[in-house]
Amino acid sequence: MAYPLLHGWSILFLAVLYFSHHFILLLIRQHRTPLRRLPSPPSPSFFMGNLSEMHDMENTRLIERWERALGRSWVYRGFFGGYRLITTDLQALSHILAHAYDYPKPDFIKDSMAAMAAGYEGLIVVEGEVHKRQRKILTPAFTASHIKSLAPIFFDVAEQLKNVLLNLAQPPNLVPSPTQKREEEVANDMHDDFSFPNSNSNAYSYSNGKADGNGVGGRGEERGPCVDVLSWLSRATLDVIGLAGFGYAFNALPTPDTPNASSNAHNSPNTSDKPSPHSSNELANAFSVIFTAATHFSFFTILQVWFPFLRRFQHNKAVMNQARATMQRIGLELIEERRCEVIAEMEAAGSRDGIDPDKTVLGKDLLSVLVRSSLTTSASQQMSISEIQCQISTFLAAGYDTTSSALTWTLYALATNQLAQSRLRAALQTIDSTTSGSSSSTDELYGQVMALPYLDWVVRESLRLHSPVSTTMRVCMKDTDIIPTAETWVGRDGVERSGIEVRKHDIITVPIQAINASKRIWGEDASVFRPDRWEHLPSGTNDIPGLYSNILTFLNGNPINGHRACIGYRFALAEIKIFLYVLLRAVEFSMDPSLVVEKKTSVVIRPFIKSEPHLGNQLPLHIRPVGELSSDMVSTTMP
Ligand code: HEM
Repeated sequence: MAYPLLHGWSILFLAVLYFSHHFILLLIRQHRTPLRRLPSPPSPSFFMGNLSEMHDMENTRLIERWERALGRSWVYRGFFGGYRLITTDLQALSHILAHAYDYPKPDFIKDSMAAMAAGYEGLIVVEGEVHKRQRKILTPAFTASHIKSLAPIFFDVAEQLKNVLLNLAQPPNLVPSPTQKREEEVANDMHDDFSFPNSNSNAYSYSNGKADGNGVGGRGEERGPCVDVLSWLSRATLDVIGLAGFGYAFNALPTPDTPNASSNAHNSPNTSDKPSPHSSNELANAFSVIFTAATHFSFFTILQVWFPFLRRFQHNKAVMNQARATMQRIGLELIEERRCEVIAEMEAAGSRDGIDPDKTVLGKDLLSVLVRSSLTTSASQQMSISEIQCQISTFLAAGYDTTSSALTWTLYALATNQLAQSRLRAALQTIDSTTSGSSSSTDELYGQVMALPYLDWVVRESLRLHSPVSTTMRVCMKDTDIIPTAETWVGRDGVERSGIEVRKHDIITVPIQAINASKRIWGEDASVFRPDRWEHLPSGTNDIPGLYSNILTFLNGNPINGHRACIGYRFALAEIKIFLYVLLRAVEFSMDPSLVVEKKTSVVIRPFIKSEPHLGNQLPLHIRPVGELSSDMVSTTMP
């Protein structure tokens, strides 16, 4: 009888031993790191270090204040007083980002990305030679010509969203009050099996014209009804990535002629040209379960960072396993369907490897590129089926949330800067939209939209000021390294240095948004949305090691050892520009100036209303069909 008791004590003893061993090693490593020589801000808590204040840094200009007080490189404290490097020194950042395989993402970030759907074989997680091979295989799906071939999908979904918004901009009696709608949503959420990924609310609209008691929607009838554009854009961008990436119709947006445009997505009919054999919401639902659980943050999440063993224990394991199984099954079905099509095409062409990806119809979407790689005879071009499955979930996760965040913030910037919005609309109206529907006319329209200078400035400025990913993390995996700095700095030991010494396992935060909006680099008005700045940029911006447009939004531009910048940036730019083109020509957006919008980080940056944190992420904008906004409604509010 004593045996089970003894067994229990042994397990407890082993657990204590494991945790103590890890904890002591951590404390020793932290105590020895050369990072301790760097200046640091006061740490409010031994256990949490500066992490709590960092959680809200997008709203408090924390990095800017720290840089002013401490110089361009400093350490903040993580869990149990751990040292973590932050640098705004552009030479140091160039070094770290260019040597991506020496400075990968820390394991706890990779684990959470893998859990968030990417799996351990997804491009965003793998390292070294595997990453190099996968990146080489996937790159053809993201060339300028391939993205151009996806334009009809971007235009179609944007049109669908435009119709939904125009439908919502109908007389007020069609629009439920916020309280009424919210109650319905809560009831629906409790009964539905589909909770929309990444949005705490389904689309709703506030009653216009009357103050509703929350300070929202009561700005007079002239502004038009108020809708949560974040929720609608999330649906639209999910539809885009499903169709453009994998030929999968999520049907998250209702069709233009759905009587009540704010109905839940799962009630809407299938609208794709090529109906999907799968239930439209099955994959969305599975994805939502996994994504939501992976972004769930708790005390246990903190412990998992330090004790890798605990990462095996998952919140809601059974539900997660079922969701994973659904994703795997649908992924396999999609792969199998496309495999048959690709094989038929190869047989018709009489070749296994000889199909020119730019010429084939099947070569134009991501899944075809992936499937062809599983069929090729060349080892360097091959991907296994499980790798392909991981890419499907990786691209779903990486491709829709980021773009919906970017579009939401762009509409916010334009709704709070009516002059820029009017100017952009006027520029967009110069484009001749009378396409005959032929592919050559869509190509021409695409070319005009992509080349429009003011649209380009607006998009650059929005991606600069509202980067959807505000920070990322890296860990040094070389035994030791000296990170060169453009500016010398004086350590806590009084010694002046021109490089930062780091050791294996030292963690680094890359402050993407802080660099994008640094007054030192961009000038005093760096935090203002001013598209005109792109006419003449300050020379210092040339030193920013960004892939695109002197900003760090898509990360690095000059890889020396590993290319980890965003592979989908052309996809995102095309989608954003086409959506703006379609939406702004038809709809005017404005915002209740009494509302204060703040940023919330949960993988990507999303807006919420400061006075309504209980309503979660949202961006309530007033919408009207173009031409109905009277001139006295035009303000020049700056964010
Ligand atoms: C505005 C939209 C987007 C932004 C701001 C963005 C930003 C980023 C950033 C910052 C990274 C680097 C993350 C890190 O290493 O820490 C990244 C990587 C990645 N992005 Fe994007 N992204 C966007 C859109 C997309 C789209 C549309 C796709 C796919 C269709 C995509 C696919 C990926 C993938 C697969 C990676 C991993 C690349 C690698 O590690 O080699 N992204 N993205």
